[in-house]
Amino acid sequence: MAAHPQEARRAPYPSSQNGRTQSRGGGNRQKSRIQGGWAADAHQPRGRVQARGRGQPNFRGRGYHPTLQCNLGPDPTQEPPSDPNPQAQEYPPGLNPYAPEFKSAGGPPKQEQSQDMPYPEHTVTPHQGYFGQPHDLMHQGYKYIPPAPEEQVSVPEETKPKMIEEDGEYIISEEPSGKSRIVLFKNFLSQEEADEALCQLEQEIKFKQQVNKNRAGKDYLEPRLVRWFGEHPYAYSKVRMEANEEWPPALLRLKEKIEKKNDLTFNSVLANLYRTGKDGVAWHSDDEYGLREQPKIASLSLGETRMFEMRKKPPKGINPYEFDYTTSEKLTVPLTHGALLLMTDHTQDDWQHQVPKEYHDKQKRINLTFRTIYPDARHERKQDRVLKLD
Ligand SMILES: O=C(O)CCC(=O)C(=O)O
Ligand SMILES: [Fe+2]
Repeated sequence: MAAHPQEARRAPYPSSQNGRTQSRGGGNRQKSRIQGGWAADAHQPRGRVQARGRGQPNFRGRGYHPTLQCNLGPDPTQEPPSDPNPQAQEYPPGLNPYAPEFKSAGGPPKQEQSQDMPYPEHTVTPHQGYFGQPHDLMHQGYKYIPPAPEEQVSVPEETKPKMIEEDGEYIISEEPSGKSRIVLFKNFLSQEEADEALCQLEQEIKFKQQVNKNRAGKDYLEPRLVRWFGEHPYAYSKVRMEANEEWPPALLRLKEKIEKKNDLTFNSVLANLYRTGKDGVAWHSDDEYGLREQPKIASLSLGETRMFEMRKKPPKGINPYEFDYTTSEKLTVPLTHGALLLMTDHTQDDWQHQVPKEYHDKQKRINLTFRTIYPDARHERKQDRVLKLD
């Protein structure tokens, strides 16, 4: 797993944008096409993609425990409640108590004082009709003149994620590298199979918490536990995990089931344990050297439903560290108990993904990302190389 740009990653990008400005709010943003269902018919109900705000409380996923409810509660990312004093916007600008003509007419009508009035000495607060008017100017008797509409700064709108909740194959983009494709099988495992796999893996996998380094070189404990299984070592960011071929039987059975169903082969898996909603994984692409070009990655989820978020990378030549991702295309795939998500073609080249931490209580979740990894000479230690020469 290559780290989020703010951690560390291979970076073929120049350190500055060489005077180029990044595309914002439409412009020449790259296009994606999302196809629903297995058939070429994009109108099939399967594979429907809808634009929807993140963390909408009407999402229902399959839980791994009969009593588990996905109660997301109020969303702190939503708009704050509307202005408790809507009158403030409607205060007639002509009634500026600091304007000379208003003062000479005897000032504003007397109002009753109450605890809710933060400025008892004034019957009109600066907020009421004078927002944006500097105090000193108001005291000199200037009138408030609202800015002309064309002078208002236009802020690019944050792109809302599209939800992918239905089984199917989705071409999520067709450039710049080529097609990026994901395939979702929500009920890859039956409820019983998924329950059994979760219990077995919890007991059989010795998860560990890794120490990673941030971009400033400071150590931090990763907010999740991991374990690597594979014939080659695996390294991402500042973490190196040794080859480990002691696959628990349950893990091997799952690997074989995924391989058979999709006509694929894998030689490794990264197992992640998210203990609570406070665990997650930051933005990254699975694009390590050892995975080679256009890797096929099969991600099986067990336990609590978590949001798998994807965002389009900046166009080539733009520094990802300086890019404003608020206008990137975004997808959210709720990964439920027993769901399998395949990522193929150029998905790792053109997209990043994350599992964000959540504000709401979340039960444990195990995620298995099956991959094929090739020996990566850059990750071999000196003594490994010496041993191989013998
Ligand atoms: O937990 C997940 O769904 C994603 C894990 C992941 O991105 C990774 O292991 O590289
Ligand atoms: Fe990943």
